[in-house]
Amino acid sequence: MLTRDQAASKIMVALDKPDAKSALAVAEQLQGSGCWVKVGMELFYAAGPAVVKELKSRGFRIFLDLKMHDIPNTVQGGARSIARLGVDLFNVHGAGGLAMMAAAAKGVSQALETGDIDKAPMVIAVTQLTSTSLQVLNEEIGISGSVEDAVIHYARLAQSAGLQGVVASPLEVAAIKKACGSGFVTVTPGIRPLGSDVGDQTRVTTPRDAVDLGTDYLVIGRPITAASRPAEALDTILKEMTLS
Ligand SMILES: O=c1ccn([C@@H]2O[C@H](COP(=O)(O)O)[C@@H](O)[C@H]2O)c(=O)[nH]1
Repeated sequence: MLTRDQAASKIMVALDKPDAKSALAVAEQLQGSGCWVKVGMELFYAAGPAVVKELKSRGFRIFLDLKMHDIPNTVQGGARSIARLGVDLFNVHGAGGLAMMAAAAKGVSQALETGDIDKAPMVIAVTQLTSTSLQVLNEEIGISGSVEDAVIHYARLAQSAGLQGVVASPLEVAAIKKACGSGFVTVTPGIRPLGSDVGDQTRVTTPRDAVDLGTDYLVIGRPITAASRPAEALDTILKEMTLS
């Protein structure tokens, strides 16, 4: 059973907001809870490195979710720059392939070697987006077989490239751990407390089921950030995660 502190340190709240002001207003309500925050495309493209530094100065651990997907040289440079921001975790797309993922790891090593940072951020790969259904995978993306097979394929590739983990649905965590070992980190969006709107997500579980399925980190956005009282929404989720 998890303590409240252990549960909070597994939660990454997705601050998908259009500007620094509204993101920091939510962050303020989460301050001291022990949770991480996730800065994604919407916030980073609007507010840039400054909002990352501000959140860091407020004591949050940060997942920078920009899902890089480009040629290896570009990703290596991007990873070097991201590492210098002092984030704790960032990601690339597994679909970029082995050389691209290895280039991300190399960019981080370069930032360490030049002394720009003293601790390397974790680098993980997106396997299949949690909004992707079997039908979309097979008919639109053009990958045959099950979602789990596609996820495991990218997880193994990410591990071969020297990355520390993957983004996937909690539904795939057991298979990932079986394929890549228990220490290979799983970061799982697609979290929906009972009764909350699933929206554009497809492969979802409740927070409690995600914990029981063995995930390392739960990425939760709208169920917390769209609530009228985000701190209370987080509190309810933490209670569910810690119930024996
Ligand atoms: O496969 C993925 C990868 C990333 N995400 C991101 O997680 C959050 C989820 O937010 P909710 O509001 O809880 O749906 C969002 O920032 C996504 O960009 C994902 O959902 N699935």
